[in-house]
Amino acid sequence: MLISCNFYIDGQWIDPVEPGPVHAIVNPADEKIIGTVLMGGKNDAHAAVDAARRAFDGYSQTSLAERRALLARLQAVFERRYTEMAQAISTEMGAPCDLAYDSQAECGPGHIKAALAAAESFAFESRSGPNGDLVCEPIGVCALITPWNWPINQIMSKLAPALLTGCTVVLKPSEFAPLSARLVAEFVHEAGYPSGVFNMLYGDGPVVGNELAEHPLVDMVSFTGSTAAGISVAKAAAGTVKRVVQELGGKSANIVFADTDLASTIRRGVRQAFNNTGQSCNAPTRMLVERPVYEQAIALAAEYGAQVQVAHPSQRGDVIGPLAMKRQFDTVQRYIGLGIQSGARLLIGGEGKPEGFSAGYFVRPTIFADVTNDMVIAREEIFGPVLCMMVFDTEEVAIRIANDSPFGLAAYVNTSDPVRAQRVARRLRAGTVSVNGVGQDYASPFGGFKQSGNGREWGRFGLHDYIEFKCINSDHSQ
Ligand SMILES: NC(=O)c1ccc[n+]([C@@H]2O[C@H](COP(=O)([O-])OP(=O)(O)OC[C@H]3O[C@@H](n4cnc5c(N)ncnc54)[C@H](O)[C@@H]3O)[C@@H](O)[C@H]2O)c1
Repeated sequence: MLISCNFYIDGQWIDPVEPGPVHAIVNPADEKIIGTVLMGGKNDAHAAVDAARRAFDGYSQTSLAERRALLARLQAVFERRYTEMAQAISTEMGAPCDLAYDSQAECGPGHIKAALAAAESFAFESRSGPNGDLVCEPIGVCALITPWNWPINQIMSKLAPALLTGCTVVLKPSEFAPLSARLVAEFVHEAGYPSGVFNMLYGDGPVVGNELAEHPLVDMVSFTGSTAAGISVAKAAAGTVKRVVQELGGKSANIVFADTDLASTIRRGVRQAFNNTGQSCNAPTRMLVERPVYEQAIALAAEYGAQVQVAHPSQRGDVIGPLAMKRQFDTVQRYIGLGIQSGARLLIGGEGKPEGFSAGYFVRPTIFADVTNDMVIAREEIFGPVLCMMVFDTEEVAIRIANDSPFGLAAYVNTSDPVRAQRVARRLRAGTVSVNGVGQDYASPFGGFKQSGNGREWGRFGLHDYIEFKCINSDHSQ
């Protein structure tokens, strides 16, 4: 039976009042249609915003303790229905089942717990000066616009702090990840949130997303997606002077100094670039290697890259699945072709599908060596398993190449010299820097410099997005 996804507005499951084109849900592993998404229009966006607006007066006045209890209930529902969520993510965007279970779905409880922990020590009320009382108030109605690549990471890193601070929400998820978003709506309903606090509708970006960004009754937009769409959202929002938080694309550098443990560093770098089939905004897609170990690094990368197994998402273990959709498959093919034309040295992979795959959006994990930073494949976000390797001679040059990008989301540094690691990390224009493979925890800020965005989500940093600071000045001497 085909799945049908409709809207959750004002506590009810409803069909669009202004139906747009029906979007087919295609399983990226076999290209079969498994369901449909009903897409809305401007009037559906208005209905969702109106519901959120009506709910705001009451919900914003609830106590922090009440909101914490509700969010804890949402966590409990999520944990009880966790397997359903992992399966939905794997089906809609092709993440291998272990990745979907261990990492993708795990972001849900992960962000809820981080928001709850942050609220314990967050100063919602404090003194700002001799006469000033500083109070943190919910900003209002928030439009959350999210992509498909880590769908629950993006939804829950926004939704948990929004609900905790007393905001009401309209979620417009990507139509390419409708199943996980539908489950979020079911979880919120089951947790017992008052009607209108959370609303969800599907629709394309230029119509529904744009309407939410422009809407005068929306107080804030939190957007995650491509840089081009983020710019459109900011322009649409400018007329109403609402707050816009942008979490956008990346082309992150992974600097490999000659003194590192080369085998493990290269293995990790290749694996991270290919993780989630290369569809991660912070993937280390530009690997910069110091000249004395460059040829050795290339040989290791080719060896490890060839061992990466492409498989159907139902296969257990450390494998990579298909790309999420045909559009992404075509884009990646185009970039691989551009890489070959530009004269980069193709180490493994290339155009076409891997052997044994006729259906599904599977691609060949691809590594280019001798890439220069002016090549298109080094400058633009490909969003597939395509790694670019380049050589550098000095620390200064490595930093210059790493920073020579319109993006600044993440960076990676590998060296056995801790002083150099810190020195280089502090000069990289990126929102997060990983030293020798150390990963990020949910309490730490995630976001970008430059055209990778202007926000910092996760933990206590995420709470700030949804808060207005109000200063109440009165005579404190009496
Ligand atoms: N920085 C981060 O935290 C982060 C995390 C994940 C993904 N991303 C980025 O997201 C991109 C991949 O996701 P995608 O293909 O879904 O991105 P996308 O920009 O095509 O779409 C993202 C969302 O924005 C909506 N949208 C598109 N155009 C819009 C417009 N003009 N107005 C309003 N809404 C609009 C889409 O419908 C979707 O819901 C990559 O660039 C990736 O780097 C960034």
